[in-house]
Amino acid sequence: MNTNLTQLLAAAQKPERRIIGLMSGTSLDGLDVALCRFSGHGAATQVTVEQFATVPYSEQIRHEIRQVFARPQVGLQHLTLLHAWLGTLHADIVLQCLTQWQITPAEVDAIASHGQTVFHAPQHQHGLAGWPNATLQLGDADHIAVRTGILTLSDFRQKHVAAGGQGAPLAVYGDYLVFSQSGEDRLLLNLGGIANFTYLAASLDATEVFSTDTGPGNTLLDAFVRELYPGRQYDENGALAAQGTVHSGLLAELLAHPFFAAAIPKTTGPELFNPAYVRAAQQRTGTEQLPAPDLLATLTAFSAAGVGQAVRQSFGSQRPFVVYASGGGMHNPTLMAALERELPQCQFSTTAALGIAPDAKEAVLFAILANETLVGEARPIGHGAQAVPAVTLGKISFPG
Ligand SMILES: Nc1ncnc2c1ncn2[C@@H]1O[C@H](COP(=O)(O)OP(=O)(O)OP(=O)(O)O)[C@@H](O)[C@H]1O
Ligand SMILES: CC(=O)N[C@H]1[C@@H]2OC[C@@H](O2)[C@@H](O)[C@@H]1O[C@H](C)C(=O)O
Repeated sequence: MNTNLTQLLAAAQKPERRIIGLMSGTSLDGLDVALCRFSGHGAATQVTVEQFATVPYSEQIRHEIRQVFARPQVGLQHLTLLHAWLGTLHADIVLQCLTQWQITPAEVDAIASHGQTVFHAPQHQHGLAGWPNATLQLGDADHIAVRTGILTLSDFRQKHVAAGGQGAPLAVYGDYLVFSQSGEDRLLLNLGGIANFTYLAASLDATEVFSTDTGPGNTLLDAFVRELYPGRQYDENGALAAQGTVHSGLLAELLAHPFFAAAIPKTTGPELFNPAYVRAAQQRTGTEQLPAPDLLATLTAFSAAGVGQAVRQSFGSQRPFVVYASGGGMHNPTLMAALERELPQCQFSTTAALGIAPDAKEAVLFAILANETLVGEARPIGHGAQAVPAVTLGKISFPG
């Protein structure tokens, strides 16, 4: 047998394994690296985050990604080069983290690499008749496997699409396994560039579980902060938006897009929610001259309102949940206060209360998906239109 397969079997049969989860999200702030230790699989999954780091992207890295990020037309050469370049970059970041953590590659069983989403194209968003759901993540995993010497699983979204999904959100698979708790109706709310939540039923009934994007999280805020306050990357602690006043007319216009009324689950990205989307709404409402803090206050309210709308659409306005937040937006108190106003029936916490650092959660998620692909099995989650494909996810790249 090929020694790669022998090693794969050995990794799958170990009682415990170490998997590094890698996530580079839509905010382009950096690569999240989570070194996780697993035992078990499925509902018996036990995961401990041994180490976590966000390795920030330099301005040059951000610049190179932005040449293609969420753009319908790009240079094909640049796209091709990025695929290899990001694979190498991510491998080097892993090696750098391992050195810092004093762990050798041989002590790691697998890497689970999400890659960099550069274009997300669910059918409802591209609207092209006869064309499928599609999504594209860059950072080729053969480069990661060869450079680190570690078995690498990657490209988790393609099989979701192949099996009938939109390629996102994938959080549902990991959230269900790790965060379900009998007796507590939970929402796992991730406030990344795009916001999404997973519903976990108090009954532990897998058929009730689903996950959906809700609209922008930080992506529009970040884009306008960069534009209006050169040198800044985001609205630190929500301080700028806190000085402004929400413009209700613009907010209503921003919320008028059919995405917000579309059936759940749904997915979106900066291909739709980008500065041009906001400018068009400003033109329609005659708010082009809105002072910067008011615009940021309105965009903060917009992100919160998207979450509120999706929760009400799913459950009405009365049902109390414990909301466990994660993602960079949870560090924005203005956004969190707006969310609490949107969901007054809910109690707010973070995934830290569940043993997973909120900034690490998405990277851990991909490690969980890899663990399932190595040792778990496909299982049905959700029902009817909310069912997610019953598949295990990710492609396998061997180091040799
Ligand atoms: N102290 C803070 N105050 C306000 N916002 C913050 C703070 N810290 C982080 N953020 C926000 O969080 C963002 C990064 O979030 P995160 O890393 O969860 O995004 P991501 O993983 O790229 O997104 P996605 O989940 O959509 O892929 C920053 O760009 C910023 O908008
Ligand atoms: C296509 C893509 O990369 N989508 C991301 C993005 O970031 C948040 C939201 O949009 C979510 O749908 C998804 O990531 C998480 C990890 C998910 O799939 O659950």
